[in-house]
Amino acid sequence: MKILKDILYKVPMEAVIGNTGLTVSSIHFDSRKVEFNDVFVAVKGTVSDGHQFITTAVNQGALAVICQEMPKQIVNGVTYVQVANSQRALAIMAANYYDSPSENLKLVGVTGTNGKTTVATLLYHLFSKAGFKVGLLSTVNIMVGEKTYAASHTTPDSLTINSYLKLMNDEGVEYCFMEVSSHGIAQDRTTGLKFAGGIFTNLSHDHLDYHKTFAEYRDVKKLFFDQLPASAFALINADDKNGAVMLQNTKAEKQTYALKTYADFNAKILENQFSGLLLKINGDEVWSKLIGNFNAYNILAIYAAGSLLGLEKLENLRLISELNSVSGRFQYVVSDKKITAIVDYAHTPDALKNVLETINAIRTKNEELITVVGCGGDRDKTKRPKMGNIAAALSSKVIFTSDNPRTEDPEEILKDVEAGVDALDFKKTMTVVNRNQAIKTACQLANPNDIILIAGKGHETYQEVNGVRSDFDDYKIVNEYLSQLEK
Ligand SMILES: CC(=O)N[C@H]1[C@@H](OP(=O)(O)OP(=O)(O)OC[C@H]2O[C@@H](n3ccc(=O)[nH]c3=O)[C@H](O)[C@@H]2O)O[C@H](CO)[C@@H](O)[C@@H]1O[C@H](C)C(=O)N[C@@H](C)C(=O)N[C@H](CCC(=O)O)C(=O)O
Ligand SMILES: Nc1ncnc2c1ncn2[C@@H]1O[C@H](COP(=O)(O)OP(=O)(O)OP(=O)(O)O)[C@@H](O)[C@H]1O
Ligand SMILES: N[C@H](CCC[C@H](N)C(=O)O)C(=O)O
Ligand SMILES: [Mg+2]
Repeated sequence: MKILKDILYKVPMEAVIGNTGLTVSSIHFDSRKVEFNDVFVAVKGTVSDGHQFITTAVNQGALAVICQEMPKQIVNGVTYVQVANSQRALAIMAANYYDSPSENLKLVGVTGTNGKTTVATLLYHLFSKAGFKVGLLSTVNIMVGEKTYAASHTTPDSLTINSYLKLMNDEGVEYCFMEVSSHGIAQDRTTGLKFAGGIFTNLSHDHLDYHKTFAEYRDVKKLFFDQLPASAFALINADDKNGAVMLQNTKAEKQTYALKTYADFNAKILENQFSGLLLKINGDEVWSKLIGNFNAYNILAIYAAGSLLGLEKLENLRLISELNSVSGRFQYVVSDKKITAIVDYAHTPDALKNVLETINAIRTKNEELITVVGCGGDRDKTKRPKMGNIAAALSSKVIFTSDNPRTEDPEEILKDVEAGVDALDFKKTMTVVNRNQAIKTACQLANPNDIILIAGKGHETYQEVNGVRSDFDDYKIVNEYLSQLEK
């Protein structure tokens, strides 16, 4: 129970009808969840407009309504507050409602096209190993100390974020690492949070269905750094051509990391093998169990963040060498017949290119690389031909297959993917719509020492078709086929 006026602290209000001194129970932005004495926040969404559900919310017992346009019908006893931006108001209200939990721990946000889950999760493990109680908000899961909760989004809505941060406060969590997606920034899910630091991994093609242009996508990411306070650090990858853009207007302390250019934190790859990476970071050598050039960036980013957050240098390096790869990110198994299967969450052109180049750099010429890949439905269509092109160009054989078709026709998605394949590479490709069958085919085609890459779904344990999620786990399935076929 809270007083409405207190929940509205710092929310710029344009008009008020009724009394803000009343006591309310919970805040909701979905009318279907509203109960007696709640506050309903009407948000204009991408599919529908929450303002259409104000009457329903009031009928269900809402005591207060926050909206961008006052409804025509005003109900006696209900308080209506008009704001310029309901989503922003919701985020500020969420922080107020949960007593500003981000201020009671050190919150670090990780943004960029690829590597957010990897960097945030590695930081969670690094600080846990260093003896701290740590929180994590990621695509894969939410962690409050040792307790695991299911994640529905990469960056959840502001009410969910603040409720978990509050739980972290209650459990004595000192550091929280969270992924900050472009959708999250654009929809004000992170507004009102106090960050101690922001990390930029990289920027490449993704989500152009939602942001329309690359410049808009970039500027949304930049907004996160623009909003950091002066007390925070803004740590960016200086090798990425958009890294400097992120720092243009930030008040935070500017920090850089890079492998190719001069930066505050520098690394060099000394060895890059299937067993891991040997890196020289600011003059010191460290072995990591993580594989591939792109992981050198991720490791350097966590080393830099660890150092900026006060970890002592040698302890930082020692703990980094103990870290394991993140679930569904270059997760591999070697079968009895020496076939290697790698499951990786690469679902953008850049991630797919990186992971294929990493495998090609490590494998010898007579080993084949068989790639199983597709693209999700109801998401950016322009990445499909690019991913088709990259997969075919950088593999010995490719099996195009369904990812999460969602509400789209899987065969149509696959046509978009195939359309990007160069004529000369076409003979290397085939299409098997059913993902389970595609993985089986890859296992049947593989000879000893060959490598199978299954890309796109990583840690996911379901496949979504027409709104229904059925059990599906790439890693489990490939393990089963490899052991069956080798009997
Ligand atoms: C495109 C997108 O981001 N959509 C998010 C958005 O929903 P929306 O704008 O479509 O909402 P809507 O259906 O139009 O409804 C508008 C409002 O009316 C309300 N409503 C609706 C129906 C009703 O009966 N009553 C009612 O009150 C809704 O609760 C909502 O407040 O706001 C919702 C609440 O926060 C999110 O759950 C939803 O995420 C959807 C499920 C989604 O798939 N999002 C993906 C694209 C996403 O956010 N991905 C990023 C990761 C990207 C990356 O990896 O880089 C993420 O951070 O997870
Ligand atoms: N620093 C990096 N640069 C480029 N590619 C990377 C990097 N780190 C990881 N990848 C690739 O991108 C894939 C996704 O990595 P990760 O899950 O860490 O990214 P993400 O940013 O969290 O993705 P999402 O947008 O789905 O949340 C990995 O499986 C790997 O193929
Ligand atoms: N966070 C990403 C995940 C994509 C994963 C891929 N398996 C798919 O379903 O498209 C997105 O929402 O675009
Ligand atoms: Mg992620």
